[in-house]
Amino acid sequence: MTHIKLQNVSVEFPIFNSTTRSFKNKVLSVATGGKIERKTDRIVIIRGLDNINLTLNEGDRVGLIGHNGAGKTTLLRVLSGIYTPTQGHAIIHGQAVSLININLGIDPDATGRQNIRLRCAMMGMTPQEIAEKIEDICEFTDLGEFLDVPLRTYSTGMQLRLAFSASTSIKPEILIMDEWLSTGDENFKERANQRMQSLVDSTKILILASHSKALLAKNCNRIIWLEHGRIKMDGQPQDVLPAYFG
Ligand SMILES: Nc1ncnc2c1ncn2[C@@H]1O[C@H](COP(=O)(O)OP(=O)(O)OP(=O)(O)O)[C@@H](O)[C@H]1O
Repeated sequence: MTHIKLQNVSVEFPIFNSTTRSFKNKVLSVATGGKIERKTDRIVIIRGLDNINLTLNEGDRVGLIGHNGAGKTTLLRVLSGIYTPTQGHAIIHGQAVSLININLGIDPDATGRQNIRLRCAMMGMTPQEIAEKIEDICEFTDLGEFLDVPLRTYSTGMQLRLAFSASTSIKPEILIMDEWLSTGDENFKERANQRMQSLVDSTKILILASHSKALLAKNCNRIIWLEHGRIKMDGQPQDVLPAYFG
């Protein structure tokens, strides 16, 4: 059964050689940012996440909200396995795929087709799965003969089409996203949106960080509001969204 359990999870970033004495007070006086503690004269700790306890089950479509620096990206990275908590435990049962950085692992000297293979392998697909899907992915990009030339010859939009098509070709049990992925010219954007929606609808657990109320209201059945690395509110969209957005 797909599920996620975070127990007393904290993520700390030590900053060495910090010399600004008033740093802590300055930052804590605003809504943005994680918690800041001065450890010694020279070391300051920024707590991106501060003692998070959280259980996510199948069917949870979670929207993550919070001001800049509240800890959303840090939490997405813990859930993707990119960060290990500096305290506490993160138990993740299920295949998690993150669409946080879809360009990760892209090689400008490799062809489009080779890059699709690379990206798929990075997401955990087996060679057989890649062989089964590659033609569909190539077709979705609509890049034609460009698929057989090096990626460095692509325009930015063409690179994004390729990264998008490969990254959305897997149907994971846990889908982790930072805002909605949208790319390309009008025709591609329309197809891309449909593909994203079908991915989001088919995943067992969705975690979507966003600053868009409409997007969260449309796709989520649970909203978690982070502030200074802690959970300020966790509940139904109709309760949490108005409290946050006002
Ligand atoms: N690599 C890092 N080194 C030091 N501090 C970091 C690092 N990454 C994040 N932080 C700190 O952790 C806190 C949480 O940052 P995070 O990126 O998770 O916020 P966020 O909610 O995603 O913000 P935004 O909406 O601006 O993307 C911030 O105070 C930030 O300064």
